[in-house]
Amino acid sequence: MLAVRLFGRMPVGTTNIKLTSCLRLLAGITSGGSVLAVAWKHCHVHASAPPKKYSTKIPSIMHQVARKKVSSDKFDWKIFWHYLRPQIWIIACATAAALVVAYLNVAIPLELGNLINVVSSLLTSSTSSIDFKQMLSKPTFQLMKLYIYQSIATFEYITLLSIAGERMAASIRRDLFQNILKLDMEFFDRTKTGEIMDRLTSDVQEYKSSFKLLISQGMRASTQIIGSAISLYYISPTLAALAGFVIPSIIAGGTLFGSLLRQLSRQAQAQLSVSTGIAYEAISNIRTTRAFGAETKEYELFQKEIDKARDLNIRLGFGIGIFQGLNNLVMNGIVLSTIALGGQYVSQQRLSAGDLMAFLVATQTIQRSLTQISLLIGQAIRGMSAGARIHEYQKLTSCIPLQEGTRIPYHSMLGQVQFSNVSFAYPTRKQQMILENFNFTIPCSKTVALVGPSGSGKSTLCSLLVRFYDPLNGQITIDGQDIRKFNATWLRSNVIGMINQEPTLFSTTIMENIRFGKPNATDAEVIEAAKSAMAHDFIQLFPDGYQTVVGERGVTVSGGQRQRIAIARALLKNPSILILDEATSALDAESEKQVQSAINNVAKGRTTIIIAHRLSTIRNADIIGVMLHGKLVEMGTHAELITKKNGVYAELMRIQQSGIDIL
Ligand SMILES: Nc1ncnc2c1ncn2[C@@H]1O[C@H](COP(=O)(O)OP(=O)(O)OP(=O)(O)O)[C@@H](O)[C@H]1O
Repeated sequence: MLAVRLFGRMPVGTTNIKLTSCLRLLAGITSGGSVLAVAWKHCHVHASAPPKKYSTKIPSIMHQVARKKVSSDKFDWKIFWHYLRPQIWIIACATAAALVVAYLNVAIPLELGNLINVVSSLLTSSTSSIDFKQMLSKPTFQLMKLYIYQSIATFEYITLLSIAGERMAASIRRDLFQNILKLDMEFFDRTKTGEIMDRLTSDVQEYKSSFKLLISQGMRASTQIIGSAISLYYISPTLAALAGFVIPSIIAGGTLFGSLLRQLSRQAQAQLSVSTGIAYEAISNIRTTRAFGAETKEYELFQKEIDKARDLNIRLGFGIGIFQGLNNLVMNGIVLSTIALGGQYVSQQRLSAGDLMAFLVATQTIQRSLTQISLLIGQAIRGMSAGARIHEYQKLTSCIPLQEGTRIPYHSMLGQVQFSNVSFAYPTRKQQMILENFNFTIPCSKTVALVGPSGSGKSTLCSLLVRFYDPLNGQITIDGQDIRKFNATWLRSNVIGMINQEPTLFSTTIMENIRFGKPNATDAEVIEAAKSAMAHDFIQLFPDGYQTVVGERGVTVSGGQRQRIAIARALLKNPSILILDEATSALDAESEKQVQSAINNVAKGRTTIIIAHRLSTIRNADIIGVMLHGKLVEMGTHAELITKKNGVYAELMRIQQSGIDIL
């Protein structure tokens, strides 16, 4: 209204008044609707997105190459439908609301045109101020109604889409995580952790965003294009034909330029990820960095990469600057040309001022919608590729099912283990046989130590016993029953307890870490297990006792303490078979002594397999098995084996006695 009054004071003719008022109104409308606004937003999103992974020094570039290889043709519509179906009504309502918004976006300019027509006709006629208000009130009220409907429908479709999208994303993440947890060890041997995390996080995010954008912006933009094109045609077929030629050409140019900028943005992002990867490695391995005095080297490495990222980002900013400048020029040029041409039509009474106004707004709507669609095509491809990557993991199945097979009352198990003619090669290295026709019997309730040079297959035996892998041939039995008959989860959580050389603790309290072995254990049971593992005394000395939080991967407790917590954790389930895989090899003499007494304590009365690197660990073993190249070459008690002066065991002892710890 203020703008119209201002025009009214200007000493120009009617036509001029109409044109200038249109221009003024448009100044507000065009400022937010440029091609660049969308392109810039897109670039910006890329440039500021958090780095995806850090697992290697050049992870992101390599990773992006790998990611591109997964094409959208593996997108599984059945899986998509599975997640879409529960949300279908919400999505239908959201779609309807988005279409209403699109319709209103087309209708509003026309109504705005009517209002301008009324205003301009009032300005040229001698109407009283009461009539003036009355004549204006109808189109104003009508327009207000449309604005209100538009905002309600906008709120509705955004909220509904967000509900549907988030529900779908949460279900996908939940199912994906569940499926990943069930997969065979082979999958984890083959796949980088960073890649798995990417599927769970950024791929689901991309998938969800694309889906939401396609429904909201895609539907809206296409409807707006059709609706606005019809409006243009009705307002002026000649001007419409001209716009139909000019606008798509400009959008095509803008899209090309935009894609160059996006490419640059991706490079800058990849470069930033490289530098972040360096920082991540240095910080996550700060002890190694510090121990080697490598701070300066890491800093220089980081600086070099960050400088490259800076240069790329400056180039990107330069490109965006040119783009924005050109874009403003072109867009304003279009407005100006339309007004110039339209103005002539208005002066020839072939077009009203309101129609010209409506025409300009509809043109802007088409521009914006076409730009959105050109970006959405890229987004759809990215979304489908992300979907294909997710579906790929969702369709993976495991050869060793977690929950099939029998469960028997585990306290009735004696724990006699037998390997009969077992042959095995790791799935990722099929050509290298680790075990061939391997035979070994471990009597129940005895402590058996496995020794042998590094790589002889000791840990592999344990991995087979807990069914991380199944043998290629032969069988492994517990109390005479093939372990493949048993429910794998039951076997691992009840029958066999395993403690690794470097056991992982979770960053929670000691109480919860021990309880991990038996989730329903009482506090008293946890404390009992800790006492048996000789962990109770040191835990009690901590100010927070069992409530002490051990930090990420248990870094706030010593190696020996970590081992004893892990032993308590394994012990809590009271397993019939206990496996200690080099449980003391990483410890100093004092810690080793403490852990060793804990082991001796817990080994009593159950089958215990100790993979040993130190003689002190195995002296008390009932049987010592000596492994060489995947074969059991000697077996007996310590006393028996040392009598074989030329045996492998004797050789290993000589190495040990010469000061090298590892047998
Ligand atoms: N996940 C795996 N995928 C492929 N090969 C593997 C895998 N784990 C181990 N190997 C290979 O299997 C062989 C036996 O390894 P294993 O860990 O059983 O030996 P080990 O006797 O326990 O050695 P160490 O005493 O050094 O721990 C080695 O050649 C090793 O490289």
